[in-house]
Amino acid sequence: MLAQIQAPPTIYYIPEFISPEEEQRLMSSVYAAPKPKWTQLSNRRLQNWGGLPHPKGMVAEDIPQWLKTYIDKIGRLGIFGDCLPNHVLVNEYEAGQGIMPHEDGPLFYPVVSTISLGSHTFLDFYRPISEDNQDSTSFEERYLTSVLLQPRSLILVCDDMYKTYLHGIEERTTDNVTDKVVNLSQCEGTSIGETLSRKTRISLTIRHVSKTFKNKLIFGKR
Ligand SMILES: O=C(O)CCC(=O)C(=O)O
Ligand SMILES: [Fe+2]
Repeated sequence: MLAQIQAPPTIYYIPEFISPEEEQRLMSSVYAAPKPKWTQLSNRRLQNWGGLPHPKGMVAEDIPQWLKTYIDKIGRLGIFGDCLPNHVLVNEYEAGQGIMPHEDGPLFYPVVSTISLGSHTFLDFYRPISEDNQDSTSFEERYLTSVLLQPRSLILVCDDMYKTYLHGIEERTTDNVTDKVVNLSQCEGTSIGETLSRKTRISLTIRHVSKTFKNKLIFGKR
């Protein structure tokens, strides 16, 4: 049912997961959030919905209906085992902004689902530093592959691609389409040799935080 792409296990890419109208509505809802909902970082801003993930557990907060619709839609894909997503991280990147290569780590069930709005980007994957080859440490050497995330698409990163490999977004305003883009066959109208200009992109990263608390009281007493 889901088209898996040619990369280490397992990445699924679904173009046009939402309609242009849904994309507009979601972007309007993100920008309608009260200003204090935004956390400004040096190279992007973000909103947490569902609570703040923490190693001791997340104090679960209600998620608004405009996001719940998509949590349910993704939940129905059956990729989160017995769980359902309970957290949405909204990231906003202006053209030229990105996120350093990282792992999402053990706070989450090892599946991440991301809807892209407003612009494409390249999500780049890197090998971890291996125990037997400590020399090869630069990200350039460890670079593996890129996935072109088109607006309105959904990407699912599971298994080793979640647990072992790192992912990041380079701070660039344009992206050159090369044969390193593994999902080109699913990106209609895009071909090798093209240069794509980034605009402001919003991503909805939808995950399951394993450890949660119902309210602040219980959390506060620990
Ligand atoms: O914006 C994205 O698509 C990736 C975000 C990400 O990797 C994260 O927030 O952990
Ligand atoms: Fe991440």
